[in-house]
Amino acid sequence: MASSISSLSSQVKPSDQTKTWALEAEQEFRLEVDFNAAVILRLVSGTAEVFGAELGAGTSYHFSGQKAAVFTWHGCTLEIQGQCNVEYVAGETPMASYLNLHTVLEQQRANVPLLPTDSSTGSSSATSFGPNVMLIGPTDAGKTSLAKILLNYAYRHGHRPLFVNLDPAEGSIVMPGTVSAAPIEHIIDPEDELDSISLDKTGQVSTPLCYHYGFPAITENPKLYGLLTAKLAQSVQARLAQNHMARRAGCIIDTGGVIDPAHYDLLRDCITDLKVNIVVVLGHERLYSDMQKMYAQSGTVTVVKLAKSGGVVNRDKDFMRRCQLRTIRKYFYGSSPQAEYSPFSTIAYYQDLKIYRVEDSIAPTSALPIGLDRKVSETRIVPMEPNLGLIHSILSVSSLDATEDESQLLESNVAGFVYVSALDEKKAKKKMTLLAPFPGRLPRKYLLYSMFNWMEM
Ligand SMILES: Nc1ncnc2c1ncn2[C@@H]1O[C@H](COP(=O)(O)OP(=O)(O)OP(=O)(O)O)[C@@H](O)[C@H]1O
Repeated sequence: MASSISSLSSQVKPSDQTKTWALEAEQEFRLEVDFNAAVILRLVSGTAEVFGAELGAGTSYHFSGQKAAVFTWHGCTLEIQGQCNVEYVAGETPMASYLNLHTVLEQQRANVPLLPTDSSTGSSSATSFGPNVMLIGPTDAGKTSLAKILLNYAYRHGHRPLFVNLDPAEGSIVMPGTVSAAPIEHIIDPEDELDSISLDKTGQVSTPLCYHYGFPAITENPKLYGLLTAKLAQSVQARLAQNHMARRAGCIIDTGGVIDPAHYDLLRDCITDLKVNIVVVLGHERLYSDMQKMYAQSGTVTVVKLAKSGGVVNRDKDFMRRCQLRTIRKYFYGSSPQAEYSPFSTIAYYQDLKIYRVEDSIAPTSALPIGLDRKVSETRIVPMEPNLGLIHSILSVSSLDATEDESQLLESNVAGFVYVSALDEKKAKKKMTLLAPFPGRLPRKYLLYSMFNWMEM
């Protein structure tokens, strides 16, 4: 097993200082903890929540490499042990407006009958669905945090909404470089990120509905991104069509900071394909105004503006990279340092694998010599010879069967991911060592290359 990917979790020492914080009603304690530091947080009295997930009295919550807020509706006392980078109490928060939004969503759910219109098939009329909410705004506007709050509040009211992640940078459900969707089957734990929703009760990963994009930014390949989000939306709609209660609970859709009007068509297509009925704009006046104009005549889409929380923190490249590495690590090792899983190692021969990558996009047509047209398609895949450069890469294992046409690769969902830990090209039969969260041979031979690799920092 590669030693470079062992656990790096930081610990709180018994000698670390403990501080007590008393919060009044509707105040929030904001904390930032470095990746190489850790704090333990305890609720001593009163009630409090972290992004909508209630804290248990006396329970120890561990935070490391996180920026978070502990909000109280009625007042509480907290105890913090360890070193925070930033810690303060804020009295001004947008939580009341976030709760109002949740109340509106609850009303929409209540308007959908508990039983499907046609109980023989389980189907119901096309208008019979709950709130499909898309959160848009610039990066670091608090979209993902609001998504967590809405999902946790819905769960606490007995609903199991679908979370749709259209932000490939974060890979918040399972892996960076993907777009994905998963139902909320448990509360998003106060100390966890959204990737915990793809973990079962024992902390082991299961792969949700997920499509391979391979890049961190939407702008890297908007055409491919549009193709994949359309495919994801189609699969989401197919699942919802079969499940009345899921349709009633609705979807919460997180997006990656699309604010450039040049990419509004991507937003518009996602809104149409995912049957979005509420667009929430966070922290961007122009985007709000443009969306309002776009949907002024729409009888189905409502655009609302909500304030960005003063607690939302800008995350630099280094912090984002570490967050991505943590998500990748969780996929292979499970969620908690206390009950850690080990990935399984498997040998695969080059001759048995087919690795593809999306064809490099080339210079825009305007930059080409006169008479030469743009020949490369951004949504075409090309075979890739395994080479030493693949080491430490994360490859998506396509669900496409070997008998199926490989042109379908990008449009097929991902069955899982493997990490390339070693390559051996000395022998006649060249081989690579792959790590996977499950034992046994690779279920499929088609692998897709992404720009993400995994080396602990
Ligand atoms: N009220 C708050 N107090 C402290 N930290 C917060 C608060 N709200 C959000 N954060 C933190 O700020 C960071 C950015 O927030 P978030 O991920 O929700 O933004 P985003 O709009 O989804 O960003 P991106 O589009 O880049 O994914 C996160 O680390 C989040 O935990």
